[in-house]
Amino acid sequence: MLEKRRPLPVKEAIERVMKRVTHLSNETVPLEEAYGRILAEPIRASHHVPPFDRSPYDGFAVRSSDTKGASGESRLSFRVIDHIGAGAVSEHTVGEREAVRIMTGAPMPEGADAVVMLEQTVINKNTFTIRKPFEPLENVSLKGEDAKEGEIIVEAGTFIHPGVVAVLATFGYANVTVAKKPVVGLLATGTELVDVSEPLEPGKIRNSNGPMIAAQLARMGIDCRLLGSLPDDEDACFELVKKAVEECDAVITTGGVSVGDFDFLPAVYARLGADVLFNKVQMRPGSVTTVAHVNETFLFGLSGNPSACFVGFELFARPALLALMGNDKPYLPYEKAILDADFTKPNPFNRFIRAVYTSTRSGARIRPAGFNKSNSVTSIARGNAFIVLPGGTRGFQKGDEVDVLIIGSEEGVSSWELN
Ligand SMILES: Nc1nc2c(c(=O)[nH]1)N[C@H]1C(S)=C(S)[C@@H](COP(=O)(O)OP(=O)(O)OC[C@H]3O[C@@H](n4cnc5c(N)ncnc54)[C@H](O)[C@@H]3O)O[C@H]1N2
Ligand code: MOO
Ligand SMILES: [Mg+2]
Repeated sequence: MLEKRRPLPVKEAIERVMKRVTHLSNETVPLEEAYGRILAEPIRASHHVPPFDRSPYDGFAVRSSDTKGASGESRLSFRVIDHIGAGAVSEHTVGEREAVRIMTGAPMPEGADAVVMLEQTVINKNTFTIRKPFEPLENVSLKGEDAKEGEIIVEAGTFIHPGVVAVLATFGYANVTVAKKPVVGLLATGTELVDVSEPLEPGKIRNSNGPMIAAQLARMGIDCRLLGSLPDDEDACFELVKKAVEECDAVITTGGVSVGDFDFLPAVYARLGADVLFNKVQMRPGSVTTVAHVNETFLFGLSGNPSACFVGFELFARPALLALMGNDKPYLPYEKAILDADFTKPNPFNRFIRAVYTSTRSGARIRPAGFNKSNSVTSIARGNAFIVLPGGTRGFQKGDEVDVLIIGSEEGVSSWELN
């Protein structure tokens, strides 16, 4: 008699996984390698930004008090006593009706408290005139207006995107403390599998899940150890997974998690003494997704069906692997969109339908990306999002507003508020 699997609600299944996450240790990398990593320590401003009062324009630094009364009828004249570009510091103090010709980014000279843009002047040799008065600090970029020394600019746990790289460089972080990347082993199981370069034979198919998962990992900045593919052989699977568990923070397998006579992953988990967090989820596709945990290592048993495999990775492996690195936004970002197709047949399970998300002038729309079955590979290629249809007794009609998960973004969100 087959063991009856108890399908867990998706939310609970994700929670079970996330509860097992412990942070990996940190390492230091040169700034050039920091993009895509997770910041392990907050970035604190090591100085004010800007570090000095500076000119935001190419023009002339003057004393605002000297500009009082300037008008079109009564232009006021200034004498240029120095000329500086960004990087230079004037040694002059600006006196009455004097000016320093100054370029964008150069520090304000002593005495001056306003900048006249080049376009606001009429220049004549070493002098220029203006036709309007300037307020104190007009056109001055103030020391510390962007960041104050000591302020935390970016919190630990943040994905290092190009803007974060800019801040790291600003504050002199030539080396950056980041979370170590998880070591992830990847194994495809299935006697039917042949490699991408091999010809098809009767009963065989090419292993698409392996390369797909490797690419899903690469998109998250995580490399994987390719453990190749194995036939449906319990002992061979057990030996390989056992070895991988010792070396990896997570082992991802595809296939062999259902109830078939050649689905050996459940037996492998049992022989490993792994704690199976769940082996059935209230979702389609990917209902047989299994997650287990042994000796601090995650075992993600993804379904062999390509769409189910893809969804299982994005819903469970992705947030867990990001959270292992301390990423504070491990969940796929989500949106609302108007459905462009009918799903009238109610389904007791939540559905994650591979879909095409487009934003239009009248709002976001979403349509299925094609053949909508667990075993579809083409809809994964055509889609950029999931339509999330909550399970229950109702169907969904064209025109309904639905939740959408966006796939492939650099940054996620810290939690979901989905229906
Ligand atoms: N009696 C039942 N049968 C099935 C159930 C069930 O509950 N009762 N669940 C179905 C569901 S849902 C899914 S999903 C699949 C899951 O199967 P497995 O995870 O055990 O995967 P396999 O049996 O190994 O393969 C399924 C399918 O996927 C193809 N496959 C496998 N690996 C790859 C790969 N690397 N690249 C491309 N395609 C792959 C494989 O050839 C099979 O066609 O079980 C249902 N059955
Ligand atoms: O696990 Mo299956 O993917 O529900 O289709
Ligand atoms: Mg199977």
